[in-house]
Amino acid sequence: MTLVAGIDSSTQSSKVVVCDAETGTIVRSGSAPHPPGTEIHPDRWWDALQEAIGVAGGIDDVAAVSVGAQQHGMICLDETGAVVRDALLWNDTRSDGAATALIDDLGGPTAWVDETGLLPVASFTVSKLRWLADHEPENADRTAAVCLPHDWLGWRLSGSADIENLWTDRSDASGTGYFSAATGEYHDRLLQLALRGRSPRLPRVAAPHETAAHTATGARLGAGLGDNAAAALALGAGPGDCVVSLGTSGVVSAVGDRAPADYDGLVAGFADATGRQLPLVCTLNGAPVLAAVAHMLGVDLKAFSDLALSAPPGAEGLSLVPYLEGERSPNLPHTRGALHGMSGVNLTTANIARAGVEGLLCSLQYCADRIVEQGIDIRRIILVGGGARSAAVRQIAPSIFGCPVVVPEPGEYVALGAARQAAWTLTGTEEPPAWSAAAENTYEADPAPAVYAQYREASALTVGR
Ligand SMILES: Nc1ncnc2c1ncn2[C@@H]1O[C@H](COP(=O)(O)OP(=O)(O)O)[C@@H](O)[C@H]1O
Ligand SMILES: O=C(CO)[C@@H](O)[C@H](O)COP(=O)(O)O
Repeated sequence: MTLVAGIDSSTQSSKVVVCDAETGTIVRSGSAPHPPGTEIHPDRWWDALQEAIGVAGGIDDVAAVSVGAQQHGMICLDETGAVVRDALLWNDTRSDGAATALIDDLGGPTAWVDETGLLPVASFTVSKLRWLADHEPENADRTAAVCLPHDWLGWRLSGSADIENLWTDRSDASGTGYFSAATGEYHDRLLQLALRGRSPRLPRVAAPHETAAHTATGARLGAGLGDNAAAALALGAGPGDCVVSLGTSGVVSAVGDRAPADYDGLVAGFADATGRQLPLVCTLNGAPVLAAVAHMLGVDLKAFSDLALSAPPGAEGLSLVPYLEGERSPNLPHTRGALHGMSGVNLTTANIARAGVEGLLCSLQYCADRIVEQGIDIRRIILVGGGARSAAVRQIAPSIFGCPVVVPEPGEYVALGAARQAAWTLTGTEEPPAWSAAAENTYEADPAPAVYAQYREASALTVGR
C-alpha cells in the first residue's frame, strides 16, 4: 500500500494523518498541543509536529507529505534563514491600527479589494508587517524573507535553511494581503507599502499538485495549503456547499469560480487549493466560546450541550454576543462579548448555555449572509472543526442557518485535505484523486428566524471601545 501523510499545524495543536494514497483511508494518526498565545516562536510548532509525527508512528514510510496550517501568521527570517522574532498569529489584534493606516495609504477600500480581493484587517500578514515596520524597525531591517506557517514547516521538512528555497501555494498566499487570488500574482508594491519601502523575499507559489521539494527520506513534499482550503479539499466541497468550521476561529467559506468583491471587507477573496476561488468570512470567536460559557457555568462540554438542548429556542429572550476576543467579522477588534435580555425569570443555567450555542451559530449566520450577498448560492452547510463535536451545536445549527446541516464523522479534515494534496503529487492528474467521502449525518430543523432577529438586535448594541 502506498502511504501519504497530511499535517495540520492549527492554532491549538499539530495533527498528522497517514493515509492509503489510493482510497484516503486513515491508517495512523497523532497529535500534540501548541502553547497558548497569539505570538509564538515557530520552533514550538516544529517541536509539536515532531511529537505528533512520533505519535502517528513516524512518516519515514510515506511517499508524499503536505502541510496545511493556520493562515496569515507572520514569520520573518533573516539572511541565514533564522527566525527574526516570534510569529504573530492570525488572532493577534495588535495590528488593527496598522490595517486602518494601510487602507488610508491606498486611498480607501476600493484599491485593496480590486487588487487583492481583500481589505486589510488585523489578521492579515500585510497588517502585521506594517506593525513590525512601525514598532520594531530593526527587526523589519533584519527581515530578508517573509513566509507563513505552512511555508516554514514545509521548508523545514525539506531540510533547507536557504531562504531562496521557500515555497508557498495559492490558497495561503491569498491570505497575505499582497497577493491576488483572481490573478495568481504577488503585488510587490503592497509588500513594500506595508514595510515602508523594504522588500524581503517571498516564497515562490507552487502549483496545486506540484512536488515542491523532498524530505530527507525522499518523500515528495506538496505545495501545502491554508487550513480552510485544506478542509474544503478534504470535503470535496462543490457548488451550493458552504463549509462552516468551528475551530479556534469560526469560518464560513464556499468554493466557486468567481472571485468576490466585498468593499466592506468581510468576505475575503481567498483561493482554494485546486485553482478555484474560496470566498471566506472568518470570526475570532469559534469553539472556545462554548468552552468559556461551560467553564463559567461550572460544567463539562457534554453537560453544557445537554443544558443548551434543555432550554427553549431563543433562551426565553437571552442573547449572547460571542465577541470574547474582540471580533474580526464584524471588524471590532477591541469590543467584548455581552449577554443581553436578562430578566428575573430567564436567568437560568440552561438558558445561558442555549444563548451561548445560539449566539455562536448566529455570529456565523451573519457571516453566511455576507457570502450570499456576493451572489453565492448556499444550499447546505457542511459543519466541521472541534465545535462540531457538540450535540447542541449540531442539532440547533439547521434552525439558525435555515438549511440542512451535514456533519461528516468527527475527524481531522485539514490534515486529511493536506494528505489528499500529497496523494495528488503522486497521480499528477488534472483533478485530485477521488477519495471515498466520510460517513455523515444530516441535521434538519424548522428555521428559527426570530432567534437570529433577537441576536441581531443584541449584537447591534455591542460596540467597539
Ligand atoms: N464536544 C465539544 N463541544 C464543544 N467544543 C468542543 C468539543 N470538542 C472540542 N471542542 C473545541 O474545539 C476546539 C478545537 O477544535 P479544532 O478544530 O481542533 O481547533 P483548531 O483547528 O483551531 O486548533 C477547542 O476550542 C475545543 O474546546
Ligand atoms: O484566520 C483564519 C482564516 O482567515 C483562521 O481560519 C486561521 O486559519 C486559523 O484557523 P483555526 O486554527 O481556527 O482552524
